[in-house]
Amino acid sequence: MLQQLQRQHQVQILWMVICSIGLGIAIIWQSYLIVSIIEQIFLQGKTVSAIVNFVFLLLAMLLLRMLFSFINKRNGTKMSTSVKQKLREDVLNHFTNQSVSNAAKGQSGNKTSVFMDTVDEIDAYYSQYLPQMIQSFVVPLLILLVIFWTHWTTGVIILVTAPFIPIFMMIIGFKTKDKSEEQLSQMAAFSGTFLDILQGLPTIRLFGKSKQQREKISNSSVRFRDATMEVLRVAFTNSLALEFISMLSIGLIALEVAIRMIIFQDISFFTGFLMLLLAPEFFNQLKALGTAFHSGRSSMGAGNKLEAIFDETNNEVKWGADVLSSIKPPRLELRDMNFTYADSSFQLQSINLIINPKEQVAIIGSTGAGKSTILHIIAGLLPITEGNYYIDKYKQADVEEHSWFKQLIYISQNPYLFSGTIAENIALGSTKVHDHNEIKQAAMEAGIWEWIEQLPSGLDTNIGEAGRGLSGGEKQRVVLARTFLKRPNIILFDEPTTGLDVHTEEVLQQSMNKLREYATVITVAHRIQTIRSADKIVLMEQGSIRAIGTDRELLQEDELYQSMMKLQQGGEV
Ligand SMILES: Nc1ncnc2c1ncn2[C@@H]1O[C@H](COP(=O)(O)OP(=O)(O)OP(=O)(O)O)[C@@H](O)[C@H]1O
Repeated sequence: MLQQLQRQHQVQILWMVICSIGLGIAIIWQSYLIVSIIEQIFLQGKTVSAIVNFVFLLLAMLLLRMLFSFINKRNGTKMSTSVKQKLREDVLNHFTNQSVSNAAKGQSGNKTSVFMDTVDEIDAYYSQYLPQMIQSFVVPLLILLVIFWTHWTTGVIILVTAPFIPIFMMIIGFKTKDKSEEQLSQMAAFSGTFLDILQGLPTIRLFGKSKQQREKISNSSVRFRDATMEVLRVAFTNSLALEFISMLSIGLIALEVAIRMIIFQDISFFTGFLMLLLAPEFFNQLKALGTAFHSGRSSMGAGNKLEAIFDETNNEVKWGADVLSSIKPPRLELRDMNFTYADSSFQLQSINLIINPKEQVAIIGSTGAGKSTILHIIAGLLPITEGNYYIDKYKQADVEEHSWFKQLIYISQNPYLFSGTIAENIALGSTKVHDHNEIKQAAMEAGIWEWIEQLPSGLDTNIGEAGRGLSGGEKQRVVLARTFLKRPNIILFDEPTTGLDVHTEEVLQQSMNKLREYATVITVAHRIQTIRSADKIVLMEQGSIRAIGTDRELLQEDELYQSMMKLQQGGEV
């Protein structure tokens, strides 16, 4: 995957090659000038003024060396920034396109860790590994050419000893990749456990499980620490071995040069000294590659992890290009529809259901009958497995997503409120910009204006993440205000199963009555009034529709309905 992304940045790579050639030439010139200056001053006894040109040239070479290194690094950083941005967009799209059933799976902390840490781990591949790879290929090659040209025996020693470095790097590299994959998994597991426990803190306290959870966090953090230490251990062994090999090679070269200069006296001081300066430069590049290689392998581990995430089937709902009219609510029809969850034996079977514009539909049935599942399918949050779902004359998969969600609101049993002001939360569902007066009007219609007025900052009162600090009834009423502001054509409502207080119940009822005037309302109903007043009652049983009709029809025709009504007379279903 990393190589694929790399191919999209050919220009930067070309620049890296050009800079590396420049860098190689600067390094060779630098060594040549240092040797020349020393030879002229110490062996030929020239004055400083005679070599001043050489000194300036040497400074220029040093500057050029720095410049080329800088450009190489900057190119790498630029490339890594753009790749990380693209990957984060892809990860975000992947997570946001998941169907509700997939989105609910896995830990939020784990996902955050993938989004932040795993993508960050990719950085080193482009900012260090790739520029260094190119540099460590081009520069040593140029140096080796000069060495062979000047004194071939040093070249032969290098050719014999240098291959040990890449061989060793490869052995270490494979180990690093596995270890870093392990480290990332541990980090993700640690983040996941931590956030999970944090979110469920009240439940944990209530059940007196604080100590066990503390141990769970501690164990998870110890596993992460151990995995990190393993990666570091491999990294340190790596640098030690590289240092050792290059030291040994340079030692051999120095020995050979010394023997040739002192005993055989068949090479000049200039040649010998140049070899002693160029050989370390050669090995420095390979050593730098060793460190970059280690980081690169870690990035590859992260790349594999991301690839595995992208390969996960998203089971997402597909949308098309047909734009729905929003003038009146669309007619909805499920025709011979089947649905299966990927990892559950539960199935919705042969569902045939027509919902006409502005119809009031109540979906009822025992726990686990499939009421919420069918509501999610109608909402376009779960993809149907077989059959068809028509929205007006269009198949759902051909409808343009925005034009559908624009006219829909889904009030779940436990609505999510975001961190922000009450006004922001009320305006959330709407596509238009609303002023405070419109928001106030919606809040009045939802029956929460009195409650908002007595808050310290009114509509501008901040409410916490996940709507912390609000009761269930208050949250539902904020969402009702959202509905009044948005004026959707279709309202999907998962009626609360828990008893609300009399006042909230009344407000909810009045608000729903107002909303019914202009919208189709499909309710997973538990309250007897909602069921009785519905135009169409859909009675579900074990994933199938058992009966459809009005209260009067079902009372006459369906035994289950009769017994349910008898049992719950005046109460909840
Ligand atoms: N995301 C999911 N993945 C797998 N199975 C699921 C998922 N959501 C629900 N189910 C299963 O599908 C079945 C129907 O669930 P559903 O929530 O639709 O029932 P329900 O009639 O709304 O129940 P209740 O009245 O208790 O809310 C259940 O057996 C449930 O375990």
